[in-house]
Amino acid sequence: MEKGTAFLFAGIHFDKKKFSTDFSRFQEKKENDKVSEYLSLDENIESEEEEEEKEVEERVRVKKRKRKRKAVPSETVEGFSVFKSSKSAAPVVNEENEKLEDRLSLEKKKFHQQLERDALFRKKHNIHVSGNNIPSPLTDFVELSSRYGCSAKLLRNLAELGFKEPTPIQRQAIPVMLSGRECFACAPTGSGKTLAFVCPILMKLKDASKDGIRAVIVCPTRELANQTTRECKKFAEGSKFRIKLLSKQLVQRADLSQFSCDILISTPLRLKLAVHKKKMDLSRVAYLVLDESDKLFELGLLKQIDSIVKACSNPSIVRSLFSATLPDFIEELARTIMHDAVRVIIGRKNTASENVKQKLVFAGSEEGKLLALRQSFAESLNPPVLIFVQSKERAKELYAELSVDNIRVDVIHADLSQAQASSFFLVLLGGSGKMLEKSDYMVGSQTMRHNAVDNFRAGKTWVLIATDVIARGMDFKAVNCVINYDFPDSTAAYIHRIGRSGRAGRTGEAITLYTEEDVPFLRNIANEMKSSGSEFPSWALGLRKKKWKKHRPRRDTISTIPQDQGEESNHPK
Ligand SMILES: Nc1ncnc2c1ncn2[C@@H]1O[C@H](COP(=O)(O)OP(=O)(O)OP(=O)(O)O)[C@@H](O)[C@H]1O
Repeated sequence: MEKGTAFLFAGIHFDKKKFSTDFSRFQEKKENDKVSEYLSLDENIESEEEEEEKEVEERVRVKKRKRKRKAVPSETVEGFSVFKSSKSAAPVVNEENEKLEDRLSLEKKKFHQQLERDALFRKKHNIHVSGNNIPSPLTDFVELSSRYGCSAKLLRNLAELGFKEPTPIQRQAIPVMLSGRECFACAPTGSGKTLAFVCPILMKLKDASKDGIRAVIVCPTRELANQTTRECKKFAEGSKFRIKLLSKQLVQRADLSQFSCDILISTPLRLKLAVHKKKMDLSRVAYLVLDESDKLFELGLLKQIDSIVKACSNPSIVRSLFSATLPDFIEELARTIMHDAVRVIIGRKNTASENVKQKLVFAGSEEGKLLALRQSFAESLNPPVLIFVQSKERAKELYAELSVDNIRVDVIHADLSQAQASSFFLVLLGGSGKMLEKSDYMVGSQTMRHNAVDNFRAGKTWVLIATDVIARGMDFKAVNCVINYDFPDSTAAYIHRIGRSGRAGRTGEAITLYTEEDVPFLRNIANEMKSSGSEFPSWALGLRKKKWKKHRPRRDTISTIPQDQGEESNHPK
């Protein structure tokens, strides 16, 4: 063991029973055919193992020789032949015992070496873990098959999606969940948490079955539930798994007591309704994931989550919590429902993505904000751009302003109805002189709130104005810039909003406009900027510490359009 890392393992004793999972991995390696591929990747480990085998054999040979030498005089002493028979049996027993001892000490040595390799590997990938008996992180996706018997289909799907290497959260959370352990995970925005929980579920479920509802993923918003369903289906492509979104239509069925599927994805409210009003049976759920768990544990959703957790009554259920932000009090709350969970943190807990270059801009007033936005769009508009405001009313106001600027802009907020979303988009495109065919944005006969999301994804919309309804989890590829037109109401909201950019290793930009009333909260944002490596205004760190409780001040109207004209405009009511 190298001197520099020896301290990591001080006081560790090998407990074969306790570490049976890891122990069996060493045993399995020789038996498993698939392993050859993995082992060939790691020649060093192989040659070490061969050497160790030789070492044991050599030790046994030396001990044998020593025993022989000792045994010779006793045989030559006359009159002691009476002990000969009992003494002649002893070396065999001793030899067996010594062999066993040597094997155990070799396994202990191997185990410590593996621990050392894991620690170095975790350090390299910024993976921090706590908990008992934590499985080794994945070195690559091939290990999913060599260590855990992953199907070739799933590996092929990952390769086809262009996933070459697991991300740090995938490296650690996947083995944790595959070992049947509960997982409490915090990793930056855009770092691949979805696959980190979907992959082990697909692998554990093995094949499709009609045996009730087998896994449940809860997401805080409909948009995110939609997206997660789509991602799950991509990962499971070519399999017979039944992956279902608990849609409005589904929940309207009279009775859901016989409903079954392999993975069910839902928002908390719908799932609670399905359980309590439509008798949906969650008693056979073997895997429960709470995505964006800190949001789900907020007061508004906590009751619903509580009743879902209770309805998932299978005693051997494995629960997992994932988010980019996990405040300490959520951890404490989570501990009350989890048993023997492994905590996996990537980088520093509750920090913004390092891939996003962050800026703070003083805009003076509401007019100043609009002016700054228009000016920046006039100088260079590098779509896709996502703009966050603090309320749906302000989203409508800003939309009305920008839609006359010949920019392809759209809006999304919690109470935008389906019909409004479509007619709104038509008017908008008419305004910009680039009318699209209705079929371009209609999804079959359904026009959904997520049209705005789909159009933004497809590049039909350049600028999307949004409330925090899409601040969490939504994966828009290559958003170049996030603009916090209204200052976020919490540090977590800031981290999630700006995390819509700089995803999957790409870089992005985030601009936060602020006015006098936001100044007391600047310190927290400057801190975030500092810890995620962006340039930050050092004076802001000197501001007084202020407890941040939902900062949503009354702001002057955005609208510069006279009231009567505004009423004529077609923005959603
Ligand atoms: N191993 C991988 N290699 C390459 N791309 C990946 C890999 N895993 C995930 N991705 C891609 O990274 C992007 C972000 O993944 P995902 O949405 O799961 O992030 P997240 O951590 O859940 O983010 P958020 O905290 O915002 O919810 C997605 O586009 C996904 O397809």
